[in-house]
Amino acid sequence: MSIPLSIKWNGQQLTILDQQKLPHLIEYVTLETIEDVYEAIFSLKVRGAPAIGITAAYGLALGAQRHETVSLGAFQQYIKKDVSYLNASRPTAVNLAWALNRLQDKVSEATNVEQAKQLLLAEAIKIHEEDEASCRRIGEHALTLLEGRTKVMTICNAGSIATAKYGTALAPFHLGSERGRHFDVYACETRPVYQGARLTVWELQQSNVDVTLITDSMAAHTIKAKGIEAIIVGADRIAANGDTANKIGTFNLALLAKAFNIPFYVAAPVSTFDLEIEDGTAIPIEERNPEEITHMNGRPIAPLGTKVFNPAFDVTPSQLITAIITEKGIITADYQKNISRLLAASIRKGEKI
Ligand SMILES: CSC[C@@H](O)[C@@H](O)C(=O)COP(=O)(O)O
Repeated sequence: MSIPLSIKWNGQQLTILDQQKLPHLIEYVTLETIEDVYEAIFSLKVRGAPAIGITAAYGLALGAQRHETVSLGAFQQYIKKDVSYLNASRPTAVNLAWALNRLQDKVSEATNVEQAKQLLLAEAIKIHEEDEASCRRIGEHALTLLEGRTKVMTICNAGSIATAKYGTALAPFHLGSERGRHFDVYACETRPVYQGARLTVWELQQSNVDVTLITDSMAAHTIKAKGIEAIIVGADRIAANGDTANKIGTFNLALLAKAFNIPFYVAAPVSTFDLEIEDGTAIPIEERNPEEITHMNGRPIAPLGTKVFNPAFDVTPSQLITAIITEKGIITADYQKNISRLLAASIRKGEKI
């Protein structure tokens, strides 16, 4: 039993765990082209904000290898086009644009095309390695916040397979398991794509974490009946005022946490902050195929032609968030002030935000 990984780079090839096939099949697929990478992100073979960013970074670097020009100007134009192509694969997780921008900035440091190609790949690897270290630190911080609490609820999969390793919301459970600390995790199934049932339950089982599956509509009853002591979730984009977009159903859990007077934690690396967005109203929310709701295993469960609203994410207002756990430290209200303070301190140290 060990912590599963979803993205592997062996120096030449990018392989990802096909998360659409979990938990029945553990299958790694090789992504060779930028189109392969776009498709893998779009179809949720690879998903979760940090994992999308890392995979897109490798995708841009792989795509760059095939641009045959010696003109740096022409190469930069190709990269610009590739960046907007990959950016369109999914709209909500800002880690995608963040990673691609980081790579694009590298091209401007190059003096020739060959060097630019090398810099792109090196930056993708760096982002991958940094994310693992960030998630580990998030896990350490989360463990301190969860001191004395064992019964914790989560939604979606903000785990190892949604990142380079460890995850964000699930990091304290993996680290806890390594250290013999017991958690009793309640995973919401996370309709309509079932990241909770298919991915979180599987992932935590791989790590020997005690996990219990519930349907999303059982959350309130479970908090009461089982004495849930905290809720911890991941994030896809956090606005400057702390409003947080995460998997649909997260907002419900935040409201429940308030009603039951238990802490509601958001765990995310600083690459998930979008300071260009003042508050949650400006966060783009992905709407997905209606068949995710009207069909199950390809068979209709609603009358044909049923009108559907299928947002993949919701936005939790920062007033409902007890703390945001990052690799740089734990942020509490006043979020506006404390987020910009934390990020400004990192920028001053020369870190890439
Ligand atoms: C560490 S992953 C954080 C979030 O990306 C996660 O909670 C989430 O909402 C993922 O949604 P998904 O649609 O599966 O990509």
